[in-house]
Amino acid sequence: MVEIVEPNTCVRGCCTSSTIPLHLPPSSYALLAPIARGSESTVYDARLGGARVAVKKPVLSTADDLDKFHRELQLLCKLDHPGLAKLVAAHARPPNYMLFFQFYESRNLAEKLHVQEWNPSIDQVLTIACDLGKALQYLHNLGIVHRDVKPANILLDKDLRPHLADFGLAMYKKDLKHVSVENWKSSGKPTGGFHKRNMVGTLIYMAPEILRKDIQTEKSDVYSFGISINELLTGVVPYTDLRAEAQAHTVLEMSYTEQQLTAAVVSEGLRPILAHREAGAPSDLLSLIKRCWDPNPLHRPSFDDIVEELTLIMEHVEKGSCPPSVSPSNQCQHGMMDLQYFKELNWFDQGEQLARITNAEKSNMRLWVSFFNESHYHPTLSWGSFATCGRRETMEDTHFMLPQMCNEKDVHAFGIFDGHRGAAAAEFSARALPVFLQNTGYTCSPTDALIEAFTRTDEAFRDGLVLHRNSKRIFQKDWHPGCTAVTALIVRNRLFVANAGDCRAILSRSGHPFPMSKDHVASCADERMRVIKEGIEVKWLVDTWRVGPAALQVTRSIGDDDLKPAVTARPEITETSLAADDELLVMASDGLWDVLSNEDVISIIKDTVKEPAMCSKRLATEAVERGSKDNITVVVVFLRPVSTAERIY
Ligand SMILES: Nc1ncnc2c1ncn2[C@@H]1O[C@H](COP(=O)(O)OP(=O)(O)OP(=O)(O)O)[C@@H](O)[C@H]1O
Ligand SMILES: [Mn+2]
Ligand SMILES: [Mn+2]
Repeated sequence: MVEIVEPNTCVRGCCTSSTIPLHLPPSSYALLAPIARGSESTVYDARLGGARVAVKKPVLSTADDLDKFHRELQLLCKLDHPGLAKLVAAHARPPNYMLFFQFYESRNLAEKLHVQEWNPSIDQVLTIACDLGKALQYLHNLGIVHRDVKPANILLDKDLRPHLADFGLAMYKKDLKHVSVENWKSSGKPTGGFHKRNMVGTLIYMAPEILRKDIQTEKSDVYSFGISINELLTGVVPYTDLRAEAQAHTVLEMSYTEQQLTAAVVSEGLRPILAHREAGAPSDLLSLIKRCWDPNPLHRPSFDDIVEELTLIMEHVEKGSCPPSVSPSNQCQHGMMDLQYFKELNWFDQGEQLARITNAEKSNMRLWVSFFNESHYHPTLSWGSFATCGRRETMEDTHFMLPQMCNEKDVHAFGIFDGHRGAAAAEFSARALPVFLQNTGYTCSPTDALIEAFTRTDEAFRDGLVLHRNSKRIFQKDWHPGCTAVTALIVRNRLFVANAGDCRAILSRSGHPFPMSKDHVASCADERMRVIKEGIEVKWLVDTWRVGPAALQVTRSIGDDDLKPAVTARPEITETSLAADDELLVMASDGLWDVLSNEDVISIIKDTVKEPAMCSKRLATEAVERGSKDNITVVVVFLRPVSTAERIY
């Protein structure tokens, strides 16, 4: 565009380049109108040798500002990537200091979203995310951290491809440890007065470790990337439900002071509202965003992982979009619709499919009843359940109730599953385990059938994971979902409870709690020893004993591929004969038992209307009120006839 005149350096000689002219004759360029007044510079629409460019002219009021200009220029001279705003020239000699960039026609992403109210298709979102991811991957591989990733610094060209701009805060990772946040803020960030208004707007992209004034790493860029991509998907300014920027910022400023927002993000884990699945966002993209804004920088993926995952997601969206067989009325109107055909893995269905009923047609066979003689005592059952997400964002508990299983009037089964590291294992097990139980029930004793049902469910689930990982329907690395499980089986007057993990079942016998299971947690010495003996480390972490690198608290579970065989799915079985003094059975996930003792549970039911679903709900509600932070699932089974009018035994 413009000739390079040697020596091609800045006035100090610290910036050099073989391709970018670093000083320009005044006649070669013309600044036209200012297009943006940033906090630290003015950006002009300009011409350079006839071409349209954007000129960034920094405000230079101190020696520090000058140092900063030279640092930014040095860095820019080294960068060359299609996802980064391209420096085409600079003038780095007094009295003029200017950076000349290629001009990007379609404004920055913040304006595009909040001024033009642009609605990108999922394809466009994925393309931008992927291009941006690659640009950041390039920077991180050079050891550079951007430190100011946000939609206002993402420029769009005429094809709406993104170009990351504004290296005003970028630094080499190796120099980061020496920067305190105090320096960081004064290195050009607005701190008060006129700029106060923009401060919260900048805070919303900052990772908790920065807000906490802790060490920052390249993973802080990952956090900002996650917040920005979610903003792109939802179209709303983070922490508001508003699209238009001016309005949104007023709301933001009114809802939060700088301190309040900082405290909420750091201590309460506040995050923007995640984009909706219904809006067509693939769940894998949502889960990626959530991992990007994980409070722990170590749990956030690297840009190598992010780019790999985004590429796979894009391939799936492409493959899944608009198969020729769909009827014209279902044809996609615009990109957002494409994802109706993006088939998600449904783990409930997977459980059903992988545990097919094998003996269904053998109608002459009976489930277990032949194991037991007609007894003189017959429990009379009524049952109900209640499940709540509680204070958690997602529900990872599931349960099943199969009274009069296979039309046997004296055979009943109930189960609760409490998922961790995702809901997949719990969803799978709720469908698969009852089928395996039934399949083995025709030939094995209740105890053996329960053990088989647990271990086969576990194997089928882990096989399923491997299968889907190989066929690339799952691309999350190191994802090992699991669940704890408790199942009660009643055959005539015999009660069997199988348990693996920290769900719990108790009987109310003569008005007192009678435990039917033992919690399998690492704080139990026997369990801890067993796990260690089978080769998995158990460590005291923060407040309790935890298993393996995953830091699980439970020592038995379905799934948890990475901790097998030590964290076994083999249940412990407790059995008893029911008699007239057995009033009821309560089963629940640990969200209930965390805050209520066995005695509490029995006494709460004693003064609740004797209706099992209402008792379940009352228990869960009480647990939430007492501060349980977990998902809570409760199943209550009355074992004697009760009238709902009966309030006290
Ligand atoms: N190459 C370009 N083409 C088109 N517009 C640009 C270009 N570079 C910058 N802009 C516009 O100018 C704005 C400010 O640019 P930049 O972020 O580099 O400046 P800044 O002073 O560091 O701003 P900040 O307040 O974010 O620190 C951008 O958001 C964009 O709207
Ligand atoms: Mn900027
Ligand atoms: Mn800046």
